[in-house]
Amino acid sequence: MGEEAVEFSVEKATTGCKQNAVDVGDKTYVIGRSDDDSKSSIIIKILDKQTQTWVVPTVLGTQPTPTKSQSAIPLNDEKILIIEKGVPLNESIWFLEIDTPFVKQQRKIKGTEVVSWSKGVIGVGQKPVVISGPSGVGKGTLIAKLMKDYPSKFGFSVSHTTRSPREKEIDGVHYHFTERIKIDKDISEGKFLEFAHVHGNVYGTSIEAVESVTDEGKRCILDIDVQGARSVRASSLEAIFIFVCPPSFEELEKRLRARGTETEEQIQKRLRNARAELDQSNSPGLFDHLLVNDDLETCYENLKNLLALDDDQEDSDDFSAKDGKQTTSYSIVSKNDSEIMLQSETNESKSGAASLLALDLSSLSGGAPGRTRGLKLRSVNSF
Ligand SMILES: Nc1ncnc2c1ncn2[C@@H]1O[C@H](COP(=O)(O)OP(=O)(O)OP(=O)(O)O)[C@@H](O)[C@H]1O
Ligand SMILES: Nc1nc2c(ncn2[C@@H]2O[C@H](COP(=O)(O)O)[C@@H](O)[C@H]2O)c(=O)[nH]1
Repeated sequence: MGEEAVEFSVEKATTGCKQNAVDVGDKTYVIGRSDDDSKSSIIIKILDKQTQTWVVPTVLGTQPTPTKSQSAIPLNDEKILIIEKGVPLNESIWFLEIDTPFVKQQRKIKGTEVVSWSKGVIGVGQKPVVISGPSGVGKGTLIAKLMKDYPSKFGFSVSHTTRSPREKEIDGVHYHFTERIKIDKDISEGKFLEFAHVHGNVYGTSIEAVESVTDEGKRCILDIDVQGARSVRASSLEAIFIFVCPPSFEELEKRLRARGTETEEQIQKRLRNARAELDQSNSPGLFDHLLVNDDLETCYENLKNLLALDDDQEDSDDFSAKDGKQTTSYSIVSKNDSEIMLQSETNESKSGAASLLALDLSSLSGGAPGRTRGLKLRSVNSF
């Protein structure tokens, strides 16, 4: 696979720094802090037990903040569960994906061994929202309203594009403006969740763009074309897909012209592409909701209703948000098919935290390149 064989023995692996060695199939995954304490990073090394060779994989995703120690257990052939100690419970549950479909795909792209972090979210969490529709229909206008009204709730996934900035567009805010050679390299290195050639330029959503929003605890909004929506549908990012339609093709053309940002040639190209996009809005299984943007305020109200409907499914978990904020240290003590028992290492009466917790993994969803949702926790009475 092209990795360097690392000179690294099991003895070396288990001394010198706090780490866990987890066996999955023919491999041992060693997860620990860097030996160099000044560099706060988590190191991962993989031992192929048959060939006795070590590999340092490419590690994708945002890693947990390294803590003094962790507890780790394989869930199946695809994932290792890691509980970081000494941090709030809702910051402590992580998955190291070692052979999920996303990891397999990235391994193929990169030609190296790959693992990926995915943070665990207690409860269903909020699915990202993909908004598609033809150029000029008003996607950006609707998203801007949402971000202005709910700045702490929604975060915009800032795409990369090779097109030139418009007059009022700011690099890093509206787009990351980039060069073709750079985006091609980043795509080949697996840094993108999706990308597409749109109206003669390359546009793409980096994994980092989505993760930086979710890491702020906000709901991620993606403004992408129909090809991008298709790619996200096929990825492990579970999202809500909304297609915004114009009231008529004439009105779409009017808006595009009135915006005054494109040349006549570009307008013609965007209108041609709009017909194709409108044709695909009814593709089976692609979009969850269609919104007509006739009167802007009405459409915005409908969008808010759609998102609020989805919110109703949130936080049905009996484990309260307050419990999740408790800082404590849990160790994994046992595992069965669907539950993992976690034992508190701190004094229950002092910390107020439950001494024994059952972590239910039966309804997990999502995963790298996003978060792993659907974790359920319940306190278990100890005798
Ligand atoms: N409901 C509406 N009625 C009238 N004009 C609208 C409406 N919604 C948006 N507009 C206007 O239409 C133009 C295009 O809107 P906007 O830039 O938000 O489209 P978009 O879908 O984001 O386009 P693109 O895909 O090219 O980024 C803007 O000038 C905007 O002010
Ligand atoms: N597949 C993707 N499409 C994207 C992305 N970011 C924006 N877009 C779409 O491009 C067109 C044109 O946008 P404009 O800003 O040049 O007018 C529009 O339909 C956007 O939805 C992306 O990351 N991926």
